[in-house]
Amino acid sequence: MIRLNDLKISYRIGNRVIDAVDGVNLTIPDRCVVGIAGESGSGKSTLMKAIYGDIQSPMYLSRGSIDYGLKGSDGQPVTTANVRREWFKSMSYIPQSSMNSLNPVIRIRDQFIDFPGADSNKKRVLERARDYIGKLGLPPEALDSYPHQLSGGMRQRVMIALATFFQPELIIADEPTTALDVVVQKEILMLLMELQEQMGNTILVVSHDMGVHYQVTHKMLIMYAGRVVEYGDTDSVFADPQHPYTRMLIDSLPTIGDDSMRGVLASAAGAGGDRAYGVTPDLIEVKPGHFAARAEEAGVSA
Ligand SMILES: Nc1ncnc2c1ncn2[C@@H]1O[C@H](COP(=O)(O)OP(=O)(O)OP(=O)(O)O)[C@@H](O)[C@H]1O
Repeated sequence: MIRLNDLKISYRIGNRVIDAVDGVNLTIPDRCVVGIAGESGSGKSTLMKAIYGDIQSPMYLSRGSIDYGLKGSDGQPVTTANVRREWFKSMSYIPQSSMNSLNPVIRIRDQFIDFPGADSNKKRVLERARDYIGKLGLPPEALDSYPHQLSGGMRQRVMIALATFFQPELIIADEPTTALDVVVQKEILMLLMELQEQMGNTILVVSHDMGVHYQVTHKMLIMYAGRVVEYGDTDSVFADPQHPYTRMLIDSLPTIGDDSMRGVLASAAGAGGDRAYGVTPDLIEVKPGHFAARAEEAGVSA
């Protein structure tokens, strides 16, 4: 179980401070797929990076803490201070545009060999990698290729293979299917979910596609202007959304995989400056396990 305690993450740019994530309090159960949605710039990537422990200047932790509920490879509890030691082993991160994050001048096989925490016996790593990528729908020759020789979907499968190679307990996937065509998007997400079922781990997945969230997540977390405005079981959030921004996202639900509404949603919600809704720091439990910021407190009459 991961517990976020009053988390506030900011960026310092010269004399200016941007509070990108503020007052986040929530618990993520084990073996859970949590979908994160929200307007552009609402702090989703910042929150994901903070959970991953990738807090580097100009980003900093202004307040709060994270309890990972995990034991590291040395048997000690994982904390924000030592979380980096657990990268790839206990937790891994699939960043935005990750299929372009593969080093272009290194063959895929060497990306597995050079992987932090990999076995020092290269032959053994390669045998395991060849076997593993086969299970993930990649031909064995992919291992001998350079990234540019593979399609976008294949590169994304390689990224997923790298991120899941050590069966981490937590995987953070930040828009893992952006820039892929609709059919490949669905295949990649289904692959990730199959792996989650097999490994029994927790996945946090950021996506703008509410159809995807409805299909694959157990819990939904909705962000707006740096705050979590709603968090609960996906069925409950979709059946009875409480915050007006959540309602707008659900009402605008496009056909699964259809990206055409993304820009519309972002601008309707006031991305880029104007805020359609006020934000409150506290979530209220509207029914067991379903938390939301109240609409009237958020400055909007429901
Ligand atoms: N490196 C940075 N330096 C300064 N400000 C930043 C930096 N990265 C993000 N921010 C600011 O933090 C806020 C949250 O950004 P973040 O990238 O977390 O949002 P997001 O919800 O992931 O957006 P998107 O859906 O567009 O990826 C925004 O106001 C953004 O401008």
